[in-house]
Amino acid sequence: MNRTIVWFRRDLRVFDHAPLHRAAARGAVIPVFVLDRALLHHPETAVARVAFMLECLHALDQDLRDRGGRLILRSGDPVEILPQLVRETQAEGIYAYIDFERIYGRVRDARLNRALTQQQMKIRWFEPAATTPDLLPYPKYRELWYIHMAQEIVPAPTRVAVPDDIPSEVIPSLSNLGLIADGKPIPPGGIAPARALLQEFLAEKSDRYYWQLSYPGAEATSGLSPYIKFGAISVRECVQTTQAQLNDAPDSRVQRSRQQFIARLRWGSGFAQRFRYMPQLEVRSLYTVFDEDGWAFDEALYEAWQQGETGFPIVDAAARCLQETGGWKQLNFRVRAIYSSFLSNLLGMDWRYGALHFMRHLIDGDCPIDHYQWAMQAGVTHCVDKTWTRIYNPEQTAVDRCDPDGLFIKQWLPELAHLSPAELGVPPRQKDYPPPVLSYKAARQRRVQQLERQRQVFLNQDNVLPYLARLPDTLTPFGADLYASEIAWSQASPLDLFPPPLDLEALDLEQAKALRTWFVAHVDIVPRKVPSRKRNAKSKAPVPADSVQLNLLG
Ligand SMILES: Cc1cc2nc3c(=O)[nH]c(=O)nc-3n(C[C@H](O)[C@H](O)[C@H](O)COP(=O)(O)OP(=O)(O)OC[C@H]3O[C@@H](n4cnc5c(N)ncnc54)[C@H](O)[C@@H]3O)c2cc1C
Repeated sequence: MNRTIVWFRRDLRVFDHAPLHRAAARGAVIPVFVLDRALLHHPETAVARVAFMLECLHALDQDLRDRGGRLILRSGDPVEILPQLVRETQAEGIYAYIDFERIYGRVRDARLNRALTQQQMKIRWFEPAATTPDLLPYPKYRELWYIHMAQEIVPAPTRVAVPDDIPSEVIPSLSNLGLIADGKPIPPGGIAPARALLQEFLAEKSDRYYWQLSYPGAEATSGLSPYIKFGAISVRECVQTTQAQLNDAPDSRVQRSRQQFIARLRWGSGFAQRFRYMPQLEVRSLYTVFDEDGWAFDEALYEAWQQGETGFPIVDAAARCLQETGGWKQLNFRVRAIYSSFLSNLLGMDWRYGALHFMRHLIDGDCPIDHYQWAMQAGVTHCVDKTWTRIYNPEQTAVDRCDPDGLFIKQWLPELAHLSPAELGVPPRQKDYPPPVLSYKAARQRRVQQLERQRQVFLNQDNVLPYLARLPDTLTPFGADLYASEIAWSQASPLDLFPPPLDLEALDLEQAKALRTWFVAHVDIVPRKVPSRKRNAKSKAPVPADSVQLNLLG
């Protein structure tokens, strides 16, 4: 009987999983997950995210057991473990999805390819949905995304025959891994809770999502992000379930929300594709000019920002929420944006320090989304259109448009519970709350002037290629000097990547134009007028008459 190893990575599911489906159709399967020390001890590892991943591994093991199989767990360097497993099990080869979340994984997979070739062993890489090796202009990628999302979901195999004689380690606890839990509540893992969240979202939130997704107090978003990050549910399943249930809904509010939800799922895929083209985005600003001046760094202010002691209530509430919950369900896009913009724009600190802190706490921490969002909020991904300067006002504007009843702020800053929403928009002066660490107006002006000066360099250039950051010579992850981590891999040689990045030096003008569409696409962000506020009986937060997606600027 044929034997195929299926290597699970961030695709911890049995549904819509082409490598598993194909392997099961060929014969016996060895479904393996490798606990990789370099990832467990990367500077950006969040203990809570590892805890959630362990939950997902338990759920995956159960789903395999329900089909007559089980998960085989091994610990160590996949480059050694996998060839060893091929030998030990006499498997014909390995099936796995391509992954390009971060540089480490691409270095590892290039090393694995070499090791397998040297030992005459085979690996078949599967293209995940919503990604492509080809350099497409962004509008074409959008089309491709919808094509992939419409493709039939790969059914879970009815039977997964795992040979009896293959030993497995037990799924460990955090402490077995040398990690100490930091008290964040961990969501249940696997596809069943993900499907339940999706159903709850479609049934209870889809009439208000578009209008309320910026209000953390309204809890209007799906909470699916940790599940999507680990692939416990496929994005295609989220899209098709949403379309099946909402496409014919007569309510225009539901239709608007449906479009918005699907667009956001698409954004997530788009960030991953950007990283596929340019893995340097993990460690560098898109355009070199933004790093050339150097960034400010003040340890005390960084600490104040991390601990929620800036004197700006919305920022401090975000800080404490992140540390206590890991952001799941509570720290929505808008609050993340305000919190991040404060560090990089108003305090003038390198966005990488912020991205690092987020990744060390977020349960849904996903390198391409997190790092690209950080860079975007810092204004270092756009060279042409200055409306992309996102210096969020953390004062009354933020309270009015994000937390109008002050629910979120008061939840995380009980010392301010006695203040009215209008008082939360001005840095409050009271004994048990810190004074503001900066003047918003002055800090904003400084940043606007700096960005305008930096952008002069290439304001009207059609060809952005010469200005794009290249992969640095050393691939040491940012933050390795701050936190004990396993980074020996980054000192080895050669350091090639799989899948390979775009070779920027080899692009012709047409290709350069195609790449440009990923980074300078113009989006109309002029907000529509908000005539009056209506209250939605179901929710805790007010619903504006229309959406204001990017209206905290200024
Ligand atoms: C500075 C910053 C850092 C961020 N870091 C992460 C991160 O590490 N991981 C992460 O999943 N999201 C990140 N986001 C995006 C966004 O805040 C989260 O995806 C969202 O809050 C997750 O909650 P949800 O699943 O309930 O969202 P929903 O609104 O229900 O969205 C459904 C899914 O769409 C995708 N999505 C939603 N909003 C965005 C967005 N703005 N950009 C890209 N994809 C999106 C996610 O996969 C999300 O799970 C970040 C945003 C900012 C501003």
